[in-house]
Amino acid sequence: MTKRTIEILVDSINYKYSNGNQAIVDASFKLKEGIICALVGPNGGGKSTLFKSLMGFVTPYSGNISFNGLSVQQALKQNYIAYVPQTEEVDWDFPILVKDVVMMGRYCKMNFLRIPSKHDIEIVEQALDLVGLSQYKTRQIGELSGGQKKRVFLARALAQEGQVLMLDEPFTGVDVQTENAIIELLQQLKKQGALILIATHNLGSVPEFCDEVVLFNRTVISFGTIGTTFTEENLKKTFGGVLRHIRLGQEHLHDDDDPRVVTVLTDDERPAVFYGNTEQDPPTSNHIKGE
Ligand SMILES: Nc1ncnc2c1ncn2[C@@H]1O[C@H](COP(=O)(O)OP(=O)(O)OP(=O)(O)O)[C@@H](O)[C@H]1O
Repeated sequence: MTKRTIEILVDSINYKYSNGNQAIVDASFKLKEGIICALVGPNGGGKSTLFKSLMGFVTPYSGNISFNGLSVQQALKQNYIAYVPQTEEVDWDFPILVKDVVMMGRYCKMNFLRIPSKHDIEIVEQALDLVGLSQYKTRQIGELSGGQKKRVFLARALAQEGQVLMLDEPFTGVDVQTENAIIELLQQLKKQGALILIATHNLGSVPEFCDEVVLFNRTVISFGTIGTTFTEENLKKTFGGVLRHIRLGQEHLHDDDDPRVVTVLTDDERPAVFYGNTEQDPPTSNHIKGE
């Protein structure tokens, strides 16, 4: 990854689907390099549409998005942005090998003949190694489990070596070990100067590994550092006032392999103890203890 200063500016964007559904209303926020930022909001709140706008898949009818002053299309051409989509959006019947999916991350660096260099092949091998999928590289992608497919797309994004990494719900359907491995990887990338924007419904883990948060429900409810923004009041506004409140106990609560330590939080630290919204299942009882 080429380390450089980077700033994403989203300025008053509006987006409406062709069926008239206004998915984004006057949304604005600003992010800088060297951070992990959570994108948090209810189901149908417009997070994926925001990602699609940032990736140039859809174009807001008003407002502006810029990456260091560049338009989305210019930033894509300059390889600023890598994206890990929700796996549901992908056609898994398409016959393609895992290593070839990851190689797609290198296309932006190749000429039109798309013949991989030795360096491209090395980068792909490294990316597969980083996500723990080296042994699956010659499998058809459709043969992998849901969690493994997510990791293939993460490897593709890593192979791209873009400085902005956007991940749409990378933890859905992955086990705790894989989630931890992904978080560790994101933290390494952050240290190298990446700007990581990650949509997640795992609210409990947001304060553990994110520096900033954008609370989103069709518009930006609030954005800023976790300490100032990930508050009960803001979360209630974001989730329409319906939020399950669960206080974590001090003792080790897990009877599984989750190595994360859960500690008592003071009232000032309360944001870390909120989970979920109306459309989301509560965490399982062996992870948490009700208040
Ligand atoms: N292709 C589409 N055509 C019309 N409406 C759409 C389309 N895709 C999404 N929407 C609508 O736009 C709104 C925002 O959807 P979006 O997928 O961006 O939400 P989300 O926050 O990513 O949801 P989730 O957390 O469930 O993934 C929803 O009301 C959804 O029904």
